[in-house]
Amino acid sequence: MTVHRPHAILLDLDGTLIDTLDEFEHALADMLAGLGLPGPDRTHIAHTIGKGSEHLIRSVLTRALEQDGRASDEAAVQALYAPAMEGYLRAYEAQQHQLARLYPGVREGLQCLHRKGYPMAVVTNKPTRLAEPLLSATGLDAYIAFLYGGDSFARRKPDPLPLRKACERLQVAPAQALMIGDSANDAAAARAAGCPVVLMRYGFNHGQPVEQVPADGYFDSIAEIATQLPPRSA
Ligand SMILES: O=C(O)COP(=O)(O)O
Ligand SMILES: [Mg+2]
Repeated sequence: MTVHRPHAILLDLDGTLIDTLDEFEHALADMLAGLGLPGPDRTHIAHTIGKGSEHLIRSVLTRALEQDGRASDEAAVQALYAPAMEGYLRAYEAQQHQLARLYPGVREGLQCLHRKGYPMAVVTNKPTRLAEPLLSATGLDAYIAFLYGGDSFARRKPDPLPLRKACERLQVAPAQALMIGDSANDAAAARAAGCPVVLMRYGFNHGQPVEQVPADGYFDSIAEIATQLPPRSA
């Protein structure tokens, strides 16, 4: 790996640690049914995950209104936005994460990094109220010092602010942290923060091949990254 000896690790959530496509699909289907709109498209969801819930809800509403032959301009979407977001959050929370699946190598990888002494934080665009219970339900919270969600600060990824805040709290300079993500959004945030970044090949990346995104490395498993890193030096 081209990234040597980080002092801390920042982790993306959806598409990096956890395959949440099923739970996104289920919650969105529930939300759309509640509004009397046609169901979501799985591929469209997979390509839209990663930019936060506001973006996802607006994009899914636009598509559903179009499919229903209704006006789908900004005003039409805005008129449904508040009840849609409320229905979505309620449906997402009600699932209690039974549909969430860890990607292979995630648990072992985080265990290994933890054993090697790396402090770790999750920096996701998912709302904190959905992200924190997801981390606990999967047991990954045991390895994570804290989580910042898409609503933790005034700006979210691709803005560097959440990564900078996480580095501050971990007491490392951004250049000494390693961001592990799955998307161009993660890479852009990391680059702007001055933080090395590696990307997982199995994630969502807005539907694009991840190796087209400039990064310091591409991996198939977090366990593989963990094996390659030496024990954290003081
Ligand atoms: O868009 C989301 O809700 C999740 O995005 P993440 O990839 O930053 O976890
Ligand atoms: Mg992601």
